[in-house]
Amino acid sequence: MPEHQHHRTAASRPLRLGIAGPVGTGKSTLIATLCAQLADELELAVVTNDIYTDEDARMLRAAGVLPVERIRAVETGACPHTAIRDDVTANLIAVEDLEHAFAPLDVVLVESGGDNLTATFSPALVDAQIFCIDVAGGGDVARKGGPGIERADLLVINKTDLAAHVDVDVARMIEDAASVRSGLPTLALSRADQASVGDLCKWVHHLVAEHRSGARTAVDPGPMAPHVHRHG
Ligand SMILES: Nc1nc2c(ncn2[C@@H]2O[C@H](COP(=O)(O)OP(=O)(O)OP(=O)(O)O)[C@@H](O)[C@H]2O)c(=O)[nH]1
Repeated sequence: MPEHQHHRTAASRPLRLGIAGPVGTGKSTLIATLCAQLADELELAVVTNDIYTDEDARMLRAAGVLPVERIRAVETGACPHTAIRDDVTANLIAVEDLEHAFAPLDVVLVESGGDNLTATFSPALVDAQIFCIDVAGGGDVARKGGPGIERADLLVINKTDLAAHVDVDVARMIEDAASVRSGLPTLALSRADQASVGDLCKWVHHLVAEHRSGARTAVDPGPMAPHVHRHG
């Protein structure tokens, strides 16, 4: 698919929201948090992607944040980007099954398997995407760029409660992100910081409203872009 191809989304179906990012940055926890906060306000369902297991789906079911049948696992059997970008068939089937079984849904959340910094969702699968990094991955991750960091609809810098323990300056990470994101939003998040969770929920509500109005256009963050690292 050509880089940065734009797709008009169909408002007649639920918003499909992808969450990608490196291994262990808190994608499942972010989804559990969103479900816990929003399940009374929005009709939700979740598709998880794991390479060999259904562990993330089991974790979410155990968290009790949604009826278990609203959480489906796709076992990708290959690198996560294969199933969220190259051939999205298995994920699309899971999303459409949920949309059919629990109609009318408001949002289907799709969690990518943990990958490196380069994996992003195809706009053929999701209408919008969050890219999730965390402070524990190092304070310089945000300025390293890449398609998710630079062009995801929302960049989450997660686990800010750990920043002091890993010597990371969150404000600096946000500035670094802003310098590569051309005005797109960045959110410093921690499950322990209710205000940040509230901001995340507000962003999702805004996105749902935009999707319903038909005003939203899915933007492909594109494959790994040529980029430079700033030093010193
Ligand atoms: N301190 C802290 N830990 C968090 C936060 N969010 C998630 N974690 C922890 O980070 C670890 C990884 O979280 P997950 O939600 O499983 O991360 P993931 O990105 O889904 O992991 P994979 O699916 O393996 O890629 C777990 O031990 C979580 O409890 C947070 O806001 N603060």
